[in-house]
Amino acid sequence: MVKICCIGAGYVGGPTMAVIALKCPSIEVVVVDISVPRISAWNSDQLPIYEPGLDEVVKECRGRNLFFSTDVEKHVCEADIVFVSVNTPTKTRGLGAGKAADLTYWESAARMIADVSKSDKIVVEKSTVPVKTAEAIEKILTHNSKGINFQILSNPEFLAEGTAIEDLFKPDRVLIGGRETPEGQKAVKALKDVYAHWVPEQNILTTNLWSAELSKLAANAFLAQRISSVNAMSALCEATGADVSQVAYAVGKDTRIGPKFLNASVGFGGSCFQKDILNLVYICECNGLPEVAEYWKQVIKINDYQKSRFVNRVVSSMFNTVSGKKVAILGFAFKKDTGDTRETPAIDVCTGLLGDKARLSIYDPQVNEDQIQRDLSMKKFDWDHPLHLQPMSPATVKQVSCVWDAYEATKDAHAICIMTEWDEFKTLDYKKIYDNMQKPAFVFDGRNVVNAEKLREIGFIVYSIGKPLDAWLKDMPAVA
Ligand SMILES: NC(=O)C1=CN([C@@H]2O[C@H](COP(=O)(O)OP(=O)(O)OC[C@H]3O[C@@H](n4cnc5c(N)ncnc54)[C@H](O)[C@@H]3O)[C@@H](O)[C@H]2O)C=CC1
Ligand SMILES: O=C(O)[C@H]1O[C@H](OP(=O)(O)OP(=O)(O)OC[C@H]2O[C@@H](n3ccc(=O)[nH]c3=O)[C@H](O)[C@@H]2O)[C@H](O)[C@@H](O)[C@@H]1O
Repeated sequence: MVKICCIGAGYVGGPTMAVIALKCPSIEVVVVDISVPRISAWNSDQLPIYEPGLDEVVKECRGRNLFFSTDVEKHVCEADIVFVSVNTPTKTRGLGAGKAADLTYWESAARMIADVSKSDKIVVEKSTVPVKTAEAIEKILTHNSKGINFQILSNPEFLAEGTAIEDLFKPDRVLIGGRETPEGQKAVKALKDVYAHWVPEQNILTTNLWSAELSKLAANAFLAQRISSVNAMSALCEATGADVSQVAYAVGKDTRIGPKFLNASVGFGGSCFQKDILNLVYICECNGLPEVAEYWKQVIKINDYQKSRFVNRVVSSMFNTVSGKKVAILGFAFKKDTGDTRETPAIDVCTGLLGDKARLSIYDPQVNEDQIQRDLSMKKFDWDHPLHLQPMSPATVKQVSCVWDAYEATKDAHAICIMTEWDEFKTLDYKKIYDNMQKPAFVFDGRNVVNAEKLREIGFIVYSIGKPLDAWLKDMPAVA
């Protein structure tokens, strides 16, 4: 029986291994982590992450051929294939701070693999890493190998949160990069055989190591670039009276461009787009390619611009001040169907509004108050000015309350900001909400989920991203 061990029981390690276990009953899969609470949650009825369909998959194979454990060394030692799916955040200090990937967790995992291994192993990079990381990992493993043969493969993950199970069941492609030696190709085949249990062969791509590593960074950069492109257009739409949904639809009809991933929004969030682009920028700079670095940096700059443009729109529409006014924040997660708040645009928008002394009432169906308070009191890292860390004052955090109901959040509010496209926000009783709000009542829809015309009929003043402005907003001062 082939034994797989995955180091890192997070958003990627957990769902990915659960699906491998489900699709490959003949393989034993153990997911290990140093975090005791995380592993306890994976072994309980309350999984540590919210992901549609995940509960069912875990229930079907946990205890059969899927196990979660904190006994990292034992399971690594016993495995034939070791996936490494630890976090690779942006460095916050030292060389490359604010851009480069922090490989501390990866390096410590690699050293531990070298220490505890007693038999040959295939080590799979599942985390997103800088191109050429496999070379560094190879050095760590071979210098400490005691004669054991390690083959390193790059097998980046392309799942998106909220649709992880669907994406894993039917991936557009599985990418495996390996050394072009007979041993390297044998390892590639072994991993290919695992995925071949459910992924059609033509969807399993094999490349050299560096292409696989770089393709992951490239894919995220291209995806984020689409969002920044449509968001840049949304600003021009507001200025000219064009409608960004119509423009995106017309543009996306070109089969060379395609219709997906063209929804204008308050900005992209999530743990990876910004981190991976910063990483790409750093790699370009290190390789003497400042123009290429600058090109990709713009994707993040437009994203930052979109978030501050949104805050400015809210404040300027409400007589240029939100001081002391209650603003309801609907949605805090970085997208629907996840409880993940990493790099969510809601943090920047809330921080901006708090800076203007607003009182916030926040509701998200999957994010609890502790998480929101933690996110809002976190120091924000300014990647252009790494020394400018701006801590939130405890007084500011007191201006925030978190509630478990959209109606409660909006009661007596002057304005509503929709930050996440949760389905339930489309079908709220907006008449009831309007009746319980201060007047004039504003809706700032950062995800274009509400029917603006219907809300205007009720009496709301509505701002939708990239849509023709209603008369009220046109009369307000221009937004920077
Ligand atoms: N979140 C996502 O949707 C996607 C993430 N990725 C990449 O996958 C990697 C993992 O991301 P997430 O799962 O979101 O991170 P995460 O933070 O949810 O999980 C990482 C886990 O690794 C554990 N860990 C760290 N060092 C360890 C060690 N030495 N031994 C054992 N456990 C250790 C941590 O305790 C944590 O539970 C990152 O490189 C990310 O860029 C790739 C595709 C999608
Ligand atoms: O490497 C990763 O971590 C993953 O990053 C993204 O997945 P994820 O961040 O989970 O979610 P997305 O659906 O890509 O959304 C990212 C952000 O972009 C926003 N978005 C997305 C699409 C769109 O048209 N407009 C838009 O504003 C979302 O609301 C969200 O804030 C990629 O889609 C995955 O392929 C990749 O594996």
